[in-house]
Amino acid sequence: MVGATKRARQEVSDSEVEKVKNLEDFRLTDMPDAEVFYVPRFVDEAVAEEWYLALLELDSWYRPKLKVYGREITQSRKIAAYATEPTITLKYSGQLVDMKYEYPPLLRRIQDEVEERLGVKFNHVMLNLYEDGSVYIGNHRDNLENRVIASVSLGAPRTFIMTHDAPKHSKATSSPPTKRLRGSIPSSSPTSAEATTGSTATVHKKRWTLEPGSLVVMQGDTQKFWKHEIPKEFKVKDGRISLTFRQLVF
Ligand SMILES: O=C(O)CCC(=O)C(=O)O
Ligand SMILES: [Fe+2]
Repeated sequence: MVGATKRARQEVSDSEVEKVKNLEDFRLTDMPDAEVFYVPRFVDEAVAEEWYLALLELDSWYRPKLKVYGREITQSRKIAAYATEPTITLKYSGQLVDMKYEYPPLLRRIQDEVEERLGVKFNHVMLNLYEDGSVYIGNHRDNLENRVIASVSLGAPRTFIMTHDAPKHSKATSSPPTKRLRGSIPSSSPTSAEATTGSTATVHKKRWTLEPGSLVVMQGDTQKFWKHEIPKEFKVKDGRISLTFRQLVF
């Protein structure tokens, strides 16, 4: 029906979303003003490979057109987008996303598994395809409507960088960005905090490898205070797919 679409709200409070509560063991505790969790082996490598190859075959992949300084350019990263209700629409860089409403069976199964294991429901998934290391996503924060994002990585390992970058005038609700944290993460941790010096450090940049089969959850105020990116890595010759499950609130 024409006009029967709804747009996700940009400002969403914590009480309006279902947060992930069962990943405390995987929390990256040295990131102030963030609730970020990293599960290196959310699914095993063979399953990740099987999902990767199957999702490559989706017919919904496309390269969105973006307006940059008034010029239209085509993004190198392909995306595919699905929503659970036909009324959900979304803009991405100012352009309406080509949203599909019929989940392919495998994608529905993956979402069911993610929902079951995290104990929350999602109504949208955006897939990203990085065909090789020349394809990247620049430093950005997701819209503030994204209070819970769960992303599953498949295919080639890629570096993920998160940078503390609070918008001006915003106040941290939990710990202030200047808080000094004692110690750092254990050396066995797969992640590294770049600003770590001596026994205390202000962690403002975190860099780690997203392994195939891994899961990242960013929730709460993370988008308000941190940006994230997947930089170019020309040595990476293989492709990677990320599935970013989101809760859109209307
Ligand atoms: O590919 C990823 O893991 C990150 C994707 C991302 O940041 C996004 O879709 O907003
Ligand atoms: Fe993002």
